[in-house]
Amino acid sequence: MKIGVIRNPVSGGRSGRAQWRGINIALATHFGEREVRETARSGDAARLAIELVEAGCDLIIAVGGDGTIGDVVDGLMRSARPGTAFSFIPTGTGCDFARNFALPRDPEAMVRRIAEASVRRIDVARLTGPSLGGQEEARHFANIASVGVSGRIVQAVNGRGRRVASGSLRFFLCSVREILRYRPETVRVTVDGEEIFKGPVTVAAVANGAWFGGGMHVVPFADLADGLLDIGILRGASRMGVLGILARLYSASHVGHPLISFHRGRVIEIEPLGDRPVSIEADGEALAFDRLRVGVMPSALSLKM
Ligand SMILES: Nc1ncnc2c1ncn2[C@@H]1O[C@H](COP(=O)(O)OP(=O)(O)OP(=O)(O)O)[C@@H](O)[C@H]1O
Repeated sequence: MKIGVIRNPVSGGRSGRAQWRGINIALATHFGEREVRETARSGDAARLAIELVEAGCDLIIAVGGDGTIGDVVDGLMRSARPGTAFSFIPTGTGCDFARNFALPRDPEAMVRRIAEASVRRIDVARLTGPSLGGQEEARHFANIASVGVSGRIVQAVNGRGRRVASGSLRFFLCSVREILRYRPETVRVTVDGEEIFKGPVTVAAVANGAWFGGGMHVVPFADLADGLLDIGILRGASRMGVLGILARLYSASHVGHPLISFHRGRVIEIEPLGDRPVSIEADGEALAFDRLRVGVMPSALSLKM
């Protein structure tokens, strides 16, 4: 089996770097020869995935955070062999996609698990639409894409000050700050062509996986392999109201809150109705789309995990 490894050397900061030594040793033990490529900037991981598939790799292992995992999945879906097996080793700040799996923390146990796992199929989400530049574009993601204050939070988390706080604490502090600054955006949400909501939203999250924001169990019913997407909508609320809900997201105790609803379907569209552009993120990376139109690709990813 020919193995390709795509590593983001900056994911997870100092702790991510510290983990790499152990991961690399474990990869050598369990897989022997492998091709390791490192990303240098945004978009690299998708390009490297396409190149490694072209080079004949049968398994691509992403080592990085949610952004890197999403990028590699995007590259695989665009590649000549989208059915190429995929694994990941989470070393990121948020590691939200990894929360959908009960993964060992120890690098040796993690790599052994990948080596011994059989391949199973999970869904991939595909975002399409005009980018802010106006041209039609597509981007695949593995976990969650969202509109609203979460888009601003992602920009803040990925911005300066990573040393001041990291991991879930950083997500939490950025969330509080951005919620205090946020004015809800007016949108229309349709699920499989049917309008299910129109009005101001604080966050609308289209989910393949169930966690985002460094441990927020935001769409807890989402299932990676059900052939469907879930959406959680938090309507426009007062800043204090949103802060109260924020604390409940970690334990999923926001379910049943009168301002929150959940829906499920195959194609979900969130269209801005106001004159301000909406902030969009997917897998923890800000995206320059002017609306969110997401379709599910059932069983598209061959996950070895
Ligand atoms: N060599 C590099 N130097 C600087 N930035 C990079 C490099 N390679 C990739 N990037 C950037 O890293 C970001 C992705 O980081 P990634 O998601 O893997 O880690 P993270 O942000 O620490 O974790 P998480 O998304 O789980 O919170 C992308 O925005 C990408 O542009």
